[in-house]
Amino acid sequence: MTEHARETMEFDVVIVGGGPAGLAAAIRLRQLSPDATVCLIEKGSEIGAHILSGAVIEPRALEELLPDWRERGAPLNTPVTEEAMLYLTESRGYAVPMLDRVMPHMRNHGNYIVSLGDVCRWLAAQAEELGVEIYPGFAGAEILEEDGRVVGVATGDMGVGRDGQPGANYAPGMELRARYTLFAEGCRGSLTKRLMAMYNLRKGVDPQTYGLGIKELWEIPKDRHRPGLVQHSFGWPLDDRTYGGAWMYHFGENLVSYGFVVGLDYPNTWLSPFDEMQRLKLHPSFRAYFEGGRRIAYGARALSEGGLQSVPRLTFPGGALVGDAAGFLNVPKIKGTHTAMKSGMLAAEAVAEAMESGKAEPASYTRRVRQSWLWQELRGVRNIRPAFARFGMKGGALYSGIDAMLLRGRAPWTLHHRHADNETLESATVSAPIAYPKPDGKITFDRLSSVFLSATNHEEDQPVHLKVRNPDLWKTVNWDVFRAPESRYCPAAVYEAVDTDTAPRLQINAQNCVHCKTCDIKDPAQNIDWVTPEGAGGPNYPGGM
Ligand SMILES: Cc1cc2nc3c(=O)[nH]c(=O)nc-3n(C[C@H](O)[C@H](O)[C@H](O)COP(=O)(O)OP(=O)(O)OC[C@H]3O[C@@H](n4cnc5c(N)ncnc54)[C@H](O)[C@@H]3O)c2cc1C
Ligand code: SF4
Repeated sequence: MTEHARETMEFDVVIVGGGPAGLAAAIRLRQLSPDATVCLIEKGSEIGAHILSGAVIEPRALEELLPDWRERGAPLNTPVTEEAMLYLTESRGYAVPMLDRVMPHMRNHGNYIVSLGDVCRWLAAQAEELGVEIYPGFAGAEILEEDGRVVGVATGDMGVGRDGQPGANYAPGMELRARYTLFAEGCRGSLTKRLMAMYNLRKGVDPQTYGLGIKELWEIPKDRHRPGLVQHSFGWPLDDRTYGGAWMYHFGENLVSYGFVVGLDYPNTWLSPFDEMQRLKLHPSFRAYFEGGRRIAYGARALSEGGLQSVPRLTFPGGALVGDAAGFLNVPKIKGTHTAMKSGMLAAEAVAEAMESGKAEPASYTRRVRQSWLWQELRGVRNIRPAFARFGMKGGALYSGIDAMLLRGRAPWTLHHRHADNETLESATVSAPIAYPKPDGKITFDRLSSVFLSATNHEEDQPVHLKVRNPDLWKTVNWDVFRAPESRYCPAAVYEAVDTDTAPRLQINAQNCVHCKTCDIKDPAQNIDWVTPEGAGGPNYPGGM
């Protein structure tokens, strides 16, 4: 395909990813440097199409970015009014007393229950009003580098057939060249992963650890809807060695955001995060809300859980990492929107300064982050997630209570993440099998009917975007040792082990992929590489999601 020359566009700043981090960076840049040309690309068919979040958000960063957000009609319409944290046994739920004191990070007073997709659509409108050029449907597929400096990205080619050859509708990707490029791809960004290797950005920091969040949007009967209610739970159905829990947020017109997060350092190869999420809906503390309700949408996305210890070097010549791409999520709070936005704003400030002084690397970003409330916030909770990995769920909960009430986040030690998530799986013979109930089609569902509700769509005639580097390794590691864990952790039925009685092989239904990135993270041999499919492919999460 080299005979097709790529067109080039030049900007001062290119931003890859239209989530809260990228959009906040774009807005701040134009606020600071109204003459700077700023371009933002998004792989989803529109801004918000790939955004998946709980989402209870803290408005702190938004207040700083656009203090008149209320007058501008930001879609933050349901303030949190009630909250509960439940510890679940198989048949009962016990409310954690003195939540404010035992788990102060779970305090949601002053926060809002939103659709983060809708918030991003609104942020995009603000950015466009300020002159940011936004191109949805374009995936950043290649990093452009010259003389050791990132000089932009190239978008992916369109119209390439499954065989890798240009088809009738072939259009080469575009080179978007820039003085500075900000990578705001969210958790486990595909270009971010390459940048980490190119500039050795992870040197000296802990491995990043992740969770997988699976979400459903429900419309429930009016008499059971409690607008402003935020309910979290931990305990059943996960065992003590598996980090995770559920959320349920009531907002809007009889809408409920329900979801479940499982730490991807789970050891049991038979565990299926999707089925855990389904069966929890049958628990007495949740079930009544769903009865008579209607499931509207479904999706899944990984989240970064490593916290402060896992934050990589943030800058390199020609650019920086922002938001979840850098791992700024506050895990005990399960919130990363405000920190993503803040990091985008700080990166924008550093880029504006570098543009003025002509420096190649916006290095002051690191200092700005370290001097900001974002760093202080992550510092205060840095030991909580590793404590769960080290002491189990009950021990971790106890540690986190002590950390909050006695140490107040100021422990003189730092607990570390010892393993990457792909290293923690135990073999099929050691792991205890788990029997999941069959879906009832009313409250619980199977994977395929769920993926249907994510409105996922990929052009079928294109190269598979899930690259299995060494197919033999799949057989000897994934099948022989772990019995195809990808067929259980993938929430979208992309991976199937077929011909298992004769010559087991992996079938990949790539068109189902909801871009959660779990396979890229959890594959035991790190043999699966998630790369961007054609732009606009993937889920199309609706408004409200
Ligand atoms: C299940 C779940 C529940 C959560 N709940 C909450 C919550 O209640 N409150 C809260 O504050 N936070 C929550 N979070 C975290 C929050 O959603 C993230 O911290 C936040 O969205 C991070 O913003 P971001 O802009 O860095 O990344 P993202 O929101 O992930 O946005 C990245 C964007 O970049 C695009 N992109 C990626 N790669 C490319 C590419 N190569 N080319 C073009 N575009 C690309 C993606 O399509 C996406 O639109 C939750 C996260 C999950 C997964
Ligand atoms: S194929 Fe990978 S990225 Fe896609 S939905 Fe499945 S686990 Fe997620």
